[in-house]
Amino acid sequence: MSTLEIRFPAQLEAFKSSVTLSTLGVLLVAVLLTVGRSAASGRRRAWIRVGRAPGLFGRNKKAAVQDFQQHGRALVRHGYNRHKGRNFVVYTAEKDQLIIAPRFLPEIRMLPESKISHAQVLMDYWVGEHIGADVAMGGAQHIDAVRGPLTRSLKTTVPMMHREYRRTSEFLFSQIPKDTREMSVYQFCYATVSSMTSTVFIGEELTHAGGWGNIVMEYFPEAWRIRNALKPWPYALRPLVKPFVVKDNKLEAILAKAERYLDEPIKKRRSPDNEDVDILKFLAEYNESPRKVALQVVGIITGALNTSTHALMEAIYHLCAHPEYIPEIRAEARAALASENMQWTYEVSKKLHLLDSFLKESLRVFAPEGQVAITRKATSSFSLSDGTWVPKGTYIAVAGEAMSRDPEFYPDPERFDGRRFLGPDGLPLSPDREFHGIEPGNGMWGSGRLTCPGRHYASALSKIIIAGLLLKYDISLPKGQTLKPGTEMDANLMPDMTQTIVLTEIE
Ligand code: HEM
Repeated sequence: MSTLEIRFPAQLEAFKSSVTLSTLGVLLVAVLLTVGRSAASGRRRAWIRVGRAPGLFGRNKKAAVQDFQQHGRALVRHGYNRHKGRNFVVYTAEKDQLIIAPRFLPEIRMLPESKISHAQVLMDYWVGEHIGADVAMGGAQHIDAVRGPLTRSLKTTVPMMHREYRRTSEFLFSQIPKDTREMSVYQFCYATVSSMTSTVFIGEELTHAGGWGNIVMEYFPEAWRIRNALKPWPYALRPLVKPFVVKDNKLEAILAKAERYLDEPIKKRRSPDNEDVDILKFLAEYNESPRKVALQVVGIITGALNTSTHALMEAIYHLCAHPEYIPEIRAEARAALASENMQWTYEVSKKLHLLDSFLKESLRVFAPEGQVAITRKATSSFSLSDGTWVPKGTYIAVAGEAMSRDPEFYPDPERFDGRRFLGPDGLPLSPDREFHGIEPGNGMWGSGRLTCPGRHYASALSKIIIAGLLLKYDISLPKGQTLKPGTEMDANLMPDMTQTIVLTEIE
């Protein structure tokens, strides 16, 4: 008999057996969990991997991240072409991303929030709780505002957008140095999109009152700075480290300024006899706090601004690379304007078919959502029809850029063809071949339930800006310059922000 057994009194014996039993219980649960987890990871292992794996406990994570940062576009393209029609996983700048083949898109496009979420991807990516995104996205009023009133009212707002374009562009053109005639493409696109979008969101009077443009301009860089400082930290530690890693945080001051700016106008729009017709009125009527309304307005304008500015910059670069389109796009705009008594109406935008196709081709070739588009997070586990197991928490996407270069969707895909989406009669081949349309292979506006609601607005806006520029000037790159490629950032692509163009007034 061992000394241990002699020493145990009766109660301790009972305790010992209960300890043994609970230990066994814990062990059993652990075994079951391990078996369950390894079964799940077995299923996960069944995924085809492209590029480096982060390894057990993330020991190869750094190399995997570097690999993606340096070769991300090529990696995803390679995976898409090599495993055509199959799903594969790639380690992106921070996580495993399951890239699903286009044939599975119909299976996920309408899944509800309880299955897949885009909002959660944005919250994760943007450390949303620290930049006000949690408040702005608590409810879908801002998305409804874009999908509903903004899109529906284009007939009435297009003349106002055009007025605002004239106002902003005339100012910018007056600043161009007489000797070089050079203008920054980024500044031109940013300033026109910003003022035109502000006008439809908060009205002409408020946009021109002074100070609003600065609020919009200050929000994004500060939110991005905070995001970059906090992103490397685990979720739970972010509130603790924030005062130390985010020096001189100006976000609260910017948001307070936005709130003060919109406070009275919100009250005014809530009064029963108010006749304003802007988006602020639509948002004000939900009776949310002025802070939330301010965040929604600033958030949507910021989102609309970045996407549209980048798409327009690329369109201008493509015009410089393919100047043969300029006279035809100009002639089309002149004819459309003449048919509407030289007034820029919504009907004018609808008649610009060549410009429409050119803009769409430019967006296809640019593929701003670079490697991955239509990003989602699985909010519960499910399987795709080929048996691919998608556990809860999986990040899902499609290979946006690879799809846009797939000859199955776009014949001769490497060729820039400004008329790609037009038939021999010069009209769009089909409604989904219009700029705002989503034809098979197009991931640039997203997919399904969460498709970009701003694409009709983006179409009207882009046409006013590009046609407006070409009706006044011939454009070209400064002598001896060639276009520089864009910059890859995480999974996205940014156009070259430094390029200027030379403006030559047309007779
Ligand atoms: C060329 C310009 C634009 C591009 C390429 C673009 C692209 C996109 C993409 C890819 C998405 C995600 C869709 C998905 O994942 O399924 C999206 C969402 C969204 N876009 Fe745009 N967008 C543009 C302009 C705009 C504009 C001008 C506005 C507003 C006026 C806007 C408002 C939104 C909103 C509110 C969402 C979120 C939709 C939701 O979560 O349900 N976008 N956009």
